[in-house]
Amino acid sequence: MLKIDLTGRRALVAGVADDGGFGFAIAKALAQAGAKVCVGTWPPALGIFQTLLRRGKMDESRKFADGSLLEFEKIYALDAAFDTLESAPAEVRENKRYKEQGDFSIAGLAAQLTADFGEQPLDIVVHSLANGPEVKKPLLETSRAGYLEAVGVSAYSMVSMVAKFAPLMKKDGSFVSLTYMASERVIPGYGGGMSSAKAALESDTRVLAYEAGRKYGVRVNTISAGPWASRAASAIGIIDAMVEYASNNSPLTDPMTAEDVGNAAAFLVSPLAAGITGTTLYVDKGYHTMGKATDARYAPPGDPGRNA
Ligand SMILES: NC(=O)c1ccc[n+]([C@@H]2O[C@H](COP(=O)([O-])OP(=O)(O)OC[C@H]3O[C@@H](n4cnc5c(N)ncnc54)[C@H](O)[C@@H]3O)[C@@H](O)[C@H]2O)c1
Repeated sequence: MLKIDLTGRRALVAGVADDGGFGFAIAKALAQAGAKVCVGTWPPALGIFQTLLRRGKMDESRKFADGSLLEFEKIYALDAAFDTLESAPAEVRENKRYKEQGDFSIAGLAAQLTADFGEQPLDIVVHSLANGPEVKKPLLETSRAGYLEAVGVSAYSMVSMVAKFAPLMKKDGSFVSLTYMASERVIPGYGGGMSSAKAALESDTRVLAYEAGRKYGVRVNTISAGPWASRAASAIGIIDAMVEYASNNSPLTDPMTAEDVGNAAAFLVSPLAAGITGTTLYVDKGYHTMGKATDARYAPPGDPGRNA
């Protein structure tokens, strides 16, 4: 039988701090396919994440069909805003949530992975993180600092991760990131330069696929996911309406799940996708194909998808 088999592979999933987002769902799918999974967690969220895990608060979501639990091989502190520890300002390095965490930069994580697991410790890297401090502001009202932070944390971090992690990957290694359709269509409410960051991330996916493909033989893809009420998305303030709208207006009206995204990511990083790189893969129940809402006001009588 043809199956997704990641046995003997190690994945790093950057951007897991609870069990409600895509990072967690991807980590679970990769583990289910046999991979060992390490995660990178933002230092301000690390303490609470470890406490919730220790107290068993995530046991239900960690459970596989056979009753066993998802285990993380190692949890690392990672702030993807910083390429090296030296580039972090003193007030960050001395902050109480950071100072006990060692080198939380992208380069620091690369060094720790090598120290923990030896040369070429990785096969799979998942970038499932984003942050736009002014996401609630329209682009017209976004400050330069807010815009640059959104692009730096949400897009440049992927460039930096490919630069620092690709040399640590075995041949046939694979990167995947998470993007959103606001990169290419206007989504009012997704502001602060986050739409710009996702456009950069998708463009960089193509260029990184070429450059890192030629240099290291790795693949680089991104998944354009439909709206999902994760912690990060809930901060935008309109996520429930976006989920409902997408479900009402997509070819497939069952709401998209994080598991849909996890399964697609497991395929993309697996040998079954060996011919796929530089791609933006939509996992959105087909919403991206639509050019018109299906409310009765807009859809003609007899339209098979017409909503009441
Ligand atoms: N939820 C959606 O509707 C949706 C849709 C399409 C794409 N996405 C993308 O999916 C990815 C995962 O987001 P999610 O919605 O699952 O939410 P999430 O809250 O589970 O994940 C976001 C993670 O980013 C981490 N993070 C923020 N700043 C960081 C930094 N500087 N360094 C390291 N980590 C940092 C947060 O701690 C959090 O764990 C993001 O790239 C997001 O833009 C989300």
